[in-house]
Amino acid sequence: MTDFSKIKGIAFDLDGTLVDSVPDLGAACRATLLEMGLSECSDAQVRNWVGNGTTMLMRRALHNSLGDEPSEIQMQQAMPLFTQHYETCLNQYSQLYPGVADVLPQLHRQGYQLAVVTNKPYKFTMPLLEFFGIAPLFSVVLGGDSLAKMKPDPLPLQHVQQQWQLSSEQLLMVGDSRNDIRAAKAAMLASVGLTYGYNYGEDISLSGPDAVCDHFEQILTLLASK
Ligand SMILES: O=C(O)COP(=O)(O)O
Ligand SMILES: [Mg+2]
Repeated sequence: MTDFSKIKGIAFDLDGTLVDSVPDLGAACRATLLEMGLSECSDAQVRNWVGNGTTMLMRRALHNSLGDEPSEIQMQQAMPLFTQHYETCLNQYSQLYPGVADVLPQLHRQGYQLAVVTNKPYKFTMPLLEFFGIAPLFSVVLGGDSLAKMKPDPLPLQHVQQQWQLSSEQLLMVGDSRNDIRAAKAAMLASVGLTYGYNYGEDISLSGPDAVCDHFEQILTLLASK
């Protein structure tokens, strides 16, 4: 079993890890497709399209409706519409996953440094964290557009590591997607894979995280097992 006793900082993914955001992402996708006169999509489909940021999400939604790659003009038409719709419904139906509201403050009290490393654009990330009252717990928040590269590139995790002056043994990545686990491996960090989120319909254990959790609260047990 991986030894988590050296961990001093934890980077959390957002969508599918802290927040179940598909109901609002789905609504924004559907409103965009409707305005473009295209056929709609279901939340079940959107679950499998989340993971590489909202531009890729919209690209996948357009591809599904068009039956082909969207043109750049269609993408340029879609993105401002998506932004407008998602800004309106951002926290309408989205919810923190069970345990998140209790566990994050506990980890903070225990002295862990906490970060959010998401592929969601920063402009949607901060309002969500603020809405759920968890923003003050994080000393670093990186959106998918905060740096030159997003997960699965290791850059955002390396940035967090540098900010906190931690060795690779001291930083842990917690996420629901193969992008999180790949980013962690590329940055030589340990990772925890959560099974309840979004991962292209794929079992997260196939990505080889150091531990797999079905519930957010299990992170406390993992960190306490020395
Ligand atoms: O916006 C996305 O596609 C995914 O966001 P995440 O990295 O927080 O899961
Ligand atoms: Mg995720």
